Amino acid sequence: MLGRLNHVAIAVKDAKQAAKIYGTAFNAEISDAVPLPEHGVITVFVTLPNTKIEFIEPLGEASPIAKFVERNADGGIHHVCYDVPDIIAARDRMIAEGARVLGDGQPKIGAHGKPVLFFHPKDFSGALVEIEQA
Ligand SMILES: C[C@@H](C(=O)O)C(=O)SCCNC(=O)CCNC(=O)[C@H](O)C(C)(C)COP(=O)(O)OP(=O)(O)OC[C@H]1O[C@@H](n2cnc3c(N)ncnc32)[C@H](O)[C@@H]1OP(=O)(O)O
Ligand SMILES: [Co+2]
Repeated sequence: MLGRLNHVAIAVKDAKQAAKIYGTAFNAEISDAVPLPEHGVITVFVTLPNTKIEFIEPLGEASPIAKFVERNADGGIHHVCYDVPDIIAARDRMIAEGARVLGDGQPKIGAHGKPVLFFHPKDFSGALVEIEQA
């Protein structure tokens, strides 16, 4: 059920600015900044051969990352995202095993145009988990 590492997210005040050093120091490919109002974030992706780094910055009043960025003023690792083949089957199995799904439990379309869900960090050793239907 657990597929590839889709991305690791780093939450910051300014996603474009934060990604810059990956372009200069690592010569990595960096995406444009894309606002995702439904998720309350602006994203910038850095592409690696085997995964991505997702820089996220708060967008709007109700951003779910606002408090995290306040607490981590210099930025910090925010979540890990795993591919799953069937997001509904994965969600139901994780809930049955005691993991708490966040929000209303219904998948939203994520940054890659595919359904995503989040699970509470307290149920995963302090690491917020996102799953994305591969
Ligand atoms: C577009 C998309 C994509 O890739 O496609 C994205 O990724 S969008 C990425 C942004 N979207 C999301 O993150 C959606 C899911 N996230 C959420 O619903 C929220 O961020 C929560 C995870 C519920 C946390 O919300 P908030 O910080 O407001 O709650 P809170 O301050 O009460 O925190 C409750 C406890 O969880 C801890 N906590 C909060 N955020 C955490 C994180 N990212 N990693 C680990 N622990 C975390 C706090 O320190 C606190 O611990 P103590 O109680 O010990 O002090
Ligand atoms: Co993400």
